[in-house]
Amino acid sequence: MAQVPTITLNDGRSIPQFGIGVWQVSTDDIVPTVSKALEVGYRHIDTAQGYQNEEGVGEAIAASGIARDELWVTTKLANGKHERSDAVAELKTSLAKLRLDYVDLYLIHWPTPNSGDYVETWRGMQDCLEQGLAKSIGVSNFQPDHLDKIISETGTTPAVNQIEVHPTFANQAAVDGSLKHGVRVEAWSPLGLGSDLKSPEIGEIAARVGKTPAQVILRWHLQKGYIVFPKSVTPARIEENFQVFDFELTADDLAAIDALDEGNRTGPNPDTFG
Ligand SMILES: NC(=O)C1=CN([C@@H]2O[C@H](COP(=O)(O)OP(=O)(O)OC[C@H]3O[C@@H](n4cnc5c(N)ncnc54)[C@H](OP(=O)(O)O)[C@@H]3O)[C@@H](O)[C@H]2O)C=CC1
Ligand SMILES: O=C(O)C(=O)[C@@H](O)[C@H](O)C(=O)CO
Repeated sequence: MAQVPTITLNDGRSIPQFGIGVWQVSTDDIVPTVSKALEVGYRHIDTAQGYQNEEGVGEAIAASGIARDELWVTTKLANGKHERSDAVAELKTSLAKLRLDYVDLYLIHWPTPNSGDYVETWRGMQDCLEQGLAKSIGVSNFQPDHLDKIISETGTTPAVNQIEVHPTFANQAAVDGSLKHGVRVEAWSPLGLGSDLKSPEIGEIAARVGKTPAQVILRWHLQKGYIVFPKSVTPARIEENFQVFDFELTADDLAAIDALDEGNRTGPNPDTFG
């Protein structure tokens, strides 16, 4: 089985750099999808309260028989649950669905800066950490000023910031605003929801290195140091996406893919969402 690289986070914990994301995986598909991924060798699963599939993730994990300490499970606190006391309460609900005693990583899903106080939410995440319900805590969709604010007001730095990043959307300001604090970047929609696979430049690199466009894009993420978890419900693609640890892109290939950035944000803007 391929060896997935790990990254040491700023809290000292080691996260598998590669996993599977399960946004938009339906109730019918979630157990077979996670089971297939675990069979292939994935050990990192990215879900959220909002994906409404935590029960299926828990069912697949329980059925796998894989030891808890070999798995990395991330879930996220829903928007609209941003009071400090919500974090522990909502995480307990997620843990029951996941059939787990703790998650490896708990994230504030969106800052929702216009409808709540994300600094108080962040204090609630610290409560989850202190109670042992989450081993690491982080944020998602935080812009540089959101990150600066929670760090300066609480003194606690998130382990990761999960943000939209793919070849046609470098999201460089948010990447730089995270890395300057030692916050690792998790790249969501790493394939641009599939749209970046059509790029002729990526197709050319794929043909030359004997890999698929998806594998080339995922390799670009890995070599840029991003933590990445493509979603697929298609068994052959779940296998294909995992075959990315046996080749390297050159510096020129990386630069050519970097040059595809055209500000193509596919999801909501964190400054105005929620
Ligand atoms: N924090 C946040 O706000 C967000 C977090 N995320 C996280 O990031 C994860 C990944 O992002 P996501 O938005 O799902 O999108 P991705 O960029 O991972 O793209 C998923 C799409 O690509 C297709 N696909 C996957 N692999 C291949 C392949 N090898 N060849 C061709 N097509 C392929 C899938 O099809 P099919 O399934 O039919 O095979 C699906 O349509 C999410 O599942 C979630 O965990 C995502 C969005 C926001
Ligand atoms: O998938 C997630 O984690 C999300 O937050 C998305 O549902 C997001 O709201 C979105 O629309 C991304 O395109």
